Amino acid sequence: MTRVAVNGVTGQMGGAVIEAATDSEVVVGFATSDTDAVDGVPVVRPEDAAEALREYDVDVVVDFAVPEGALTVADACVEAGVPMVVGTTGFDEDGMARLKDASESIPLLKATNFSQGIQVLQRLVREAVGTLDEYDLELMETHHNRKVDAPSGTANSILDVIQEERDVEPVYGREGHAPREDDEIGVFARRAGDIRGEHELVLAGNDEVLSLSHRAEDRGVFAAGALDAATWLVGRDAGWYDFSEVVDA
Ligand SMILES: NC(=O)C1=CN([C@@H]2O[C@H](COP(=O)(O)OP(=O)(O)OC[C@H]3O[C@@H](n4cnc5c(N)ncnc54)[C@H](OP(=O)(O)O)[C@@H]3O)[C@@H](O)[C@H]2O)C=CC1
Ligand SMILES: O=C(O)C1=N[C@H](C(=O)O)C[C@H](O)C1
Repeated sequence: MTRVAVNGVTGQMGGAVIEAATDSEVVVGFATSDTDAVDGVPVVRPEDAAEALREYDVDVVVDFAVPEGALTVADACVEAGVPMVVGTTGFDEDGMARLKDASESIPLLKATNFSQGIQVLQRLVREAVGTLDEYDLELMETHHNRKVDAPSGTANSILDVIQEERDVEPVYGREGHAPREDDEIGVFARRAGDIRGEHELVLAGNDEVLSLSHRAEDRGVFAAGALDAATWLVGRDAGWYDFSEVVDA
C-alpha cells in the first residue's frame, strides 16, 4: 500500500482524503493547530515535516492546505526526497516559482482541480472558445462560504485555457457604468453555504447561448483524484507533472 502524508490534515479536504484512502494508507498529517491526531492519523507541525517523512517512511505527500503551508512542506519533501501532489490553490507568482524549483529535485504534480469532469471541461472549453471565436465569454464559479481565495484555482485554470485561444482581458465583477468591451471576459465568484464547487462558462452570440458547466457534489471526488495522482507519481523522475497525464493513463 502507498504510504501517504496529508498536508492540511485537519481541514475539510484533509478529512476527505483520509476517508477516501482505501487503497493507500494515510500514515501522518501536517497542520499548525494543536491537535495530536485526526481519525487516528498522527498530526505533526509543518516545520517538523522532513523528519516525519523519514520517520513514517512516507512514499508521497498529498497537500490541501494554504499556500504558505504547502511551500513549507514542499521544502521538506525536497529535503527528504519525497514526491508531492499539490492541491492547494491561491499561490502568487513567487509561490509558483518556488514549487517549480522544488520540481527540479522531486516529482511534483499540481492541479487546481482533481475531478475528472473538470479535465474534460477544459478540453471542451478549448474547442468551444476556439470555434465560436466571436461569441461573448463570461465565467462564473460558486463555492462554500469558508473558501478564502477568489476566483477559484479552477476558474483561473479555465481562464488560462481561454487566453491560450483568445486575446481576452478578464474583468472581475462589474459595478456602476460598466459597458462590455468586445475583448473582455467577465469573471464572477460567489460564496455561500457548503457548495462544493461549481464552474460555468457561458458563450453567447449569433442568437444562441452555449453553457459549459461542472458541479462537484462531494469533496470525495477531489480526494479520490488526488490519491490516484499520488499513487501514479511514486517512482517517477523529478519534474513537473499534470493531472491530465493521470486521467489519460
Ligand atoms: N485541487 C483540488 O481539487 C482542490 C483544492 N482545494 C484547495 O485545497 C485547499 C484547502 O481546502 P479546504 O480543505 O477546504 O480548506 P480548510 O480551511 O478546511 O483546510 C486547510 C487546512 O490547512 C491547514 N493549515 C493552515 N495553515 C497551515 C500551514 N502553515 N501548514 C500546513 N497546514 C496548514 C489548516 O489546519 P490548521 O489551522 O490546523 O493548520 C487546515 O487543516 C484550498 O486551497 C482549496 O482551494 C480544495 C478542494 C479541491
Ligand atoms: O476550495 C474549494 O473547496 C475548492 N477549491 C478548488 C479551486 O479553488 O478551484 C477546487 C474546487 O473547486 C474546490
